[in-house]
Parts: sequence; C-alpha cells; structure tokens
Amino acid sequence: MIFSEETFFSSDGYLVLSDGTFYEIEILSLSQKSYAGVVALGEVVFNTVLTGYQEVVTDPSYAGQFITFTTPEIGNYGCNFHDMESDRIWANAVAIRNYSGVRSNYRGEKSLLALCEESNVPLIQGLDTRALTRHIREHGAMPGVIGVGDPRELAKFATSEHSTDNKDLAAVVTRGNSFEVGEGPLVVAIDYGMKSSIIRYLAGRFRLRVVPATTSGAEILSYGPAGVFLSNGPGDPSALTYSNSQITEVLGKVPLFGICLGHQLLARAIGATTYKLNFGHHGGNHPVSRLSDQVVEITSQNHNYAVDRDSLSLAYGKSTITHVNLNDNVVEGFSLDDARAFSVQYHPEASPGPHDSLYLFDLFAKEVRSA
Ligand SMILES: NC(=O)CC[C@H](N)C(=O)O
Repeated sequence: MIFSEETFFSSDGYLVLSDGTFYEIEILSLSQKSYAGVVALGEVVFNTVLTGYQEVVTDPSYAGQFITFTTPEIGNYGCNFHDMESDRIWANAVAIRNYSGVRSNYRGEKSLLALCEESNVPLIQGLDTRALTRHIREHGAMPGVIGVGDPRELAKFATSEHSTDNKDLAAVVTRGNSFEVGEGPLVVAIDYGMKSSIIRYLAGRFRLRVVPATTSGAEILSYGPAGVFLSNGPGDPSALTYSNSQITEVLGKVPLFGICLGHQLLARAIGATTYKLNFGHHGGNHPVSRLSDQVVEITSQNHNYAVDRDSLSLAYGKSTITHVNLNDNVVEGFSLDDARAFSVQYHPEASPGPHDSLYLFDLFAKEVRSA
C-alpha cells in the first residue's frame, strides 16, 4: 500500500462573512509562513460531495469563490495528474474541517496542500463547516474574507464587489487558444472554462475544436462544424456581453448542446433571463426528474445561477423544459426542438459524481451524425 505522511504548518486566522459572522480557522502551508491581514477574498459556497475534492477544486467554474466542503475529512487520497479538471485551482480558497496529512492511494501523486500551494490558493482547516453551511443555507451565499487579525476589521473587506455577480469570469479562465483533439465529425466547443473531463467525453465521439470564450459566431461557422458545444464556466451568465450574438449566429444552423453556464447562456441568447439562487447547488447527488419518462437522474451539480422558468416559456415558443430539480424545482434542462438544441444545468460528465446522465453525450452525437 502506498502511504505518505506530510509535514505541514498552520497559522491561526478567521474566515469572516460580509454580515460579520466569523469562524476560527487555521491557514495551512508546507513551509513555515507568517500571515497578516487579508489572505483571500471571494464568495463563500459549500459543496456536499463525499469524494472528488480534486475534480471540484480544479473545476474552473469555481473562480471567484471559496469552496467549503461539508465532508469533514479531506485530502486522504491525495491528488493525481489524471483527475485535474484544468491545470490549476481557480477557486480563491479551499476551506475544510480537517486536512489529512496522511494519504494513501496507488494513483496519488501529490497532496492537496501541494496542489493548493502550486496554484497560490490558501487551504484552511479547522472551520466549523456545518455551522457555516447552516448559516449560508439560511442567509444565502455571500462574500467572505480569510485573514489574520481582528475579525471586525477583516469583515470590512468582504464587500459586494467580491461576489461573482456581474463578473465575466469566463474571459478570465478560458484557455485562450484554439486546439483540436479526437476523431469523427467536427464539433466546435466554446471554452467558457471547460472541464477537462467534458473535453474527454466529447473527444471520444468527435473531432473536437476547442475555441476561446469570445470567438465570434462567424468564426465558429467558418470551421464548418457539424455541431457546437457550449461549455460550463464561472461567474454570472448575464455578464457575458458577447455570448448572445455568438450563440444566435449558430443556433438553428447546427445541433447545439450546452452544459451549466452553456445552458444559461443558451437561455439568455433566446431572450430568457437568469437569476441567482440563494445558496446554489454544489454536490454529487442532486435528484433531477427527466420529464419525458419521469426517470430520476442522480446528478452532479455546481451552479449559483439558474434559468428563470417563466421567462423561458415566453422567450421561445417551441422551448420544452426537459429536466427539473426535485429538491427545489429549478429548471435543469430544456430543448429547442426545431433548432436541434438542448442543454442541462447539471453535469452529465459528473467528475465527481454519478454517471446517470452520460447518455446526453450520445444523444448529442446522434444529433450531430444525423445533421
Ligand atoms: N458549473 C458552471 O458552469 C457554473 C455556471 C455559473 N457560473 C453558475 O454558477 O451558475
């Protein structure tokens, strides 16, 4: 059995929310460091997955946020190259109850703390994650600050400008270059912060050309694609000034599939609106009803914004809501049948999570091949 033990150091500090609520924490590091004042700022959200912390922290959709894991023990199977969802951690901090300096996994290459340090992202432990989660569930996700010093002074830094609202974070995390991978009919994927596992699933079915977030509709069509994919990504969908024209230019011309931010942007492009959920969906076991046959899919989710149901039915005569969240009735998927376009709010690639919804990649492949 591969078994490693890590030496790390901790400094006492606070996680303080914008409403003044504060929690004692320890800031971890691999070498002894002294911290003072503000260490990190961002919007505080919680994720309920039991495993898959590496995929969660490297998902670019978390840019601008502090990820708090409700699972109390994190780090005990390390991290490895294959499970990276991007080349770094894009979240502004990772917050947990207890960090395991002991790890055991035949695939483990490095520790979570080493990964956090490489990305220059603080890892904090000792947080009362249950109290924090209950607070956010009651009062909503809000900006927070991690730092050392008087918590009342620190609270002043946790202002609304550190929420993700009105921020185009896709333009920040997009890979910025265009590349091709895979074989088969050509699909152009717009990279708003695309997870590597989505690239793998699409490249297993298509010749996939990944293009930067701001690529124009005309340029996308110039490649002669048989389908277009709209990726996941961070931030507020209403802040992307370029996506409406980009999507309307390709909509109806080729089959289209969107996931998460891609789903929200498709909805906005047809005139529907998006809004912010009180505390978002972040976890690996959200029940979703597939309305066509009432099958319940257990899904992986990570979003703070959602598509407004009423605006969707007004926006486009032929839109059909295909999936809804059984916890709170949020729209989880819709289709535009005469445009051969569909999208889901949840993550069929899972990573981490259940694979109930993988069929959606095959559904898209069927559309693309029959186009
Ligand atoms: N995973 C995603 O694509 C997230 C979409 C969007 N940034 C939200 O938080 O709702």
